[in-house]
Amino acid sequence: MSAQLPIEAISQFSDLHPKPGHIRFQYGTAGFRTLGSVLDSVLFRVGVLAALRSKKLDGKTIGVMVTASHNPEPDNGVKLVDPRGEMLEAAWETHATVLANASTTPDFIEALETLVKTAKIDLSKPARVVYARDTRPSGPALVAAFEDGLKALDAEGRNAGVTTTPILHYLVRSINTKGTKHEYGDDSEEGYFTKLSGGFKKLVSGKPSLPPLVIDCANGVGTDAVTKIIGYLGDSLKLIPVNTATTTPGALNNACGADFVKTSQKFPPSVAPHLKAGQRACSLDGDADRLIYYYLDERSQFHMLDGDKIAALVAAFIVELVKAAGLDSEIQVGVVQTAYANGSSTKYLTERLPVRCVPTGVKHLHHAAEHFPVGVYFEANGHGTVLFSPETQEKLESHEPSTPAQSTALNHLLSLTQLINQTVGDAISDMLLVETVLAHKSYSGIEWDSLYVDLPNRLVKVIVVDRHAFKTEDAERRLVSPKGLQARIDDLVKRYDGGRSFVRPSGTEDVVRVYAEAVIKSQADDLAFRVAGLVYDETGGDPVTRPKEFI
Ligand SMILES: CC(=O)N[C@H]1[C@@H](OP(=O)(O)O)O[C@H](CO)[C@@H](O)[C@@H]1O
Ligand SMILES: [Mg+2]
Repeated sequence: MSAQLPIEAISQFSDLHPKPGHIRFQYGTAGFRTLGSVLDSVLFRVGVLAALRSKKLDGKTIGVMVTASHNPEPDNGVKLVDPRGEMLEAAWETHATVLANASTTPDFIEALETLVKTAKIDLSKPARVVYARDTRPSGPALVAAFEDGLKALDAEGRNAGVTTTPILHYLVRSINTKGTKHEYGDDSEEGYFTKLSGGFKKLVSGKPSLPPLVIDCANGVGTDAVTKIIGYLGDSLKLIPVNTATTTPGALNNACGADFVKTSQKFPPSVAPHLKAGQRACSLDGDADRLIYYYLDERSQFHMLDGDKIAALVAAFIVELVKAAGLDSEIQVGVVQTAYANGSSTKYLTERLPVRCVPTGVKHLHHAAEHFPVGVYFEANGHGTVLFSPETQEKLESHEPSTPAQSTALNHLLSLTQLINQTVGDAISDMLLVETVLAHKSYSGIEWDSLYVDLPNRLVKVIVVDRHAFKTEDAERRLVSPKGLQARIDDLVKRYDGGRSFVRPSGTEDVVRVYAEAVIKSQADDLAFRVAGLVYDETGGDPVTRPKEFI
């Protein structure tokens, strides 16, 4: 390892991007995420880190996405994508946090030297990075700071411009598999749209077309992708985009988008003019990796079809296709959920196929799903995808069907592997997947919704003195500390028909989350506020500031 860090270039650039003294940055579940106005130094340092990560992996291309997803417009963030299009390896999350928190340029350089030594990075290797941003106003300046990081290490950068998080993941995997037998797709936006829409068109060919779908773009970067895919879909699916104001200040995720629908359990007011009885609609989040569906029934009642409902719809469909293709003894379909999955969805799925529960956060779901020949994973909030293992992919490609019906099912499965963005949850790909199943089953929102009936539930945030005092086990479903608290929760839960409740510290906010469900809505609320009150009182909450709704 002869090459050295270009200390002088790094110092000069680093001095242009000083760290704000008072802030401690943390690379969390969603990368670095906070107010866009304080992220300049972080972006510069992430540029340097991405270059080093690429060198460590022999010059493979690393991805960097500048986004704060469903957060309010003034926020921004950044996350790294590993060569197969997956989230950054956990050990490097720690390196990222260390580098972001070095107080001065000399401290930063010292931290870099330590990293190069401990991670055994060969600095003579090339560095390649592809990057993109969403539509936030703070994006361009942050990208410029990031580019200074690439320049400091003389890394090769490819600017993918303003695009969705899933497209960036797609590009990373396509670039790194180019020319190999596992080539993921052409490494361009056009390649992405052609691949997805091509799979979709084959799947719905000959099926009666569905009524148009209203699609809420959250006034974010999904707008651009939706506009483009409309051109590729032709007559195969009619989309009605709403909330497409990407340049209106303050509009991003404001009273719209997937997170708004999921957390407030109502449709965005801006969608109302398009929603007549029976009309189905969906909402993307600000970087287009989450998707929530909904519809109005004939009495104009709102019904939400969340990530759990998507998982149930899609998993059952794939199981049927695998069976119809004559592959059910060889290819097992499994589902991965978190504790936030509605109890009714877990029951519905467990009666039909293997289901695993893992801790919150897409990377846990993704890794668990990789253990199934076909792994379906969705968070209740609408973030998820389907993974086909390399062995499954090969089986599908080499299987000799014995009947025309088997051949049709096999072709459908192969088209699904095209339509589904397997690198990460992708709202546009997931939307096409849902539409495929609805078309095959001739389902409207009503039939889909009736697969199972959601248990009423309630999510409550509790501000506590120290959320790090909360430790969990059993995929976050039980508390091991503070001592004795779980037994008290168990006692409360026993009193409610169909009661379930769990408590865990958030990984993205300084709060503890309480989830509760029960057979009746008022009981779910009651249980949630009782558990919240218990958590607050037992962990030193100030009686003066105790929220009024806690029981
Ligand atoms: C209850 C809930 O929705 N939690 C979200 C939220 O995590 P918390 O650790 O609960 O703050 O943000 C994560 C990242 O976006 C997402 O993966 C997760 O599902
Ligand atoms: Mg998102």
